[in-house]
Amino acid sequence: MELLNEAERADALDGLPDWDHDDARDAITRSFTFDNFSQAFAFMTQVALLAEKANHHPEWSNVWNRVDILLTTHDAGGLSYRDIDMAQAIDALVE
Ligand SMILES: C[C@H](O)[C@H](O)[C@H]1CNC2=NC(N)=NC(=O)C2=N1
Repeated sequence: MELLNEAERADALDGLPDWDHDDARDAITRSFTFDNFSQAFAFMTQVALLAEKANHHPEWSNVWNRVDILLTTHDAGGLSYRDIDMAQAIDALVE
């Protein structure tokens, strides 16, 4: 998968209003807050299974009920459609 160009990136981000673009990393980020740690970890478990299925893994951190996710394609050195597809799949878990 190759890097998104400017137009592709702008278009993809339009479809992901809850995600921010990290210019320095050419990545997308979103924070999730849950009622408690168990809910947060259950979400992380679901994301982990998606990541394994897609062979596309997040850079993420968890503090109690909060999960911060960053998506970028290491093999491409920036944003690819693998990140966009993963973000859409993650959004579907909480929508
Ligand atoms: C060898 C393995 O298939 C690759 O390293 C996969 C694993 N998961 C990955 N995850 C992400 N975010 N980017 C990658 O380029 C990537 N590559």
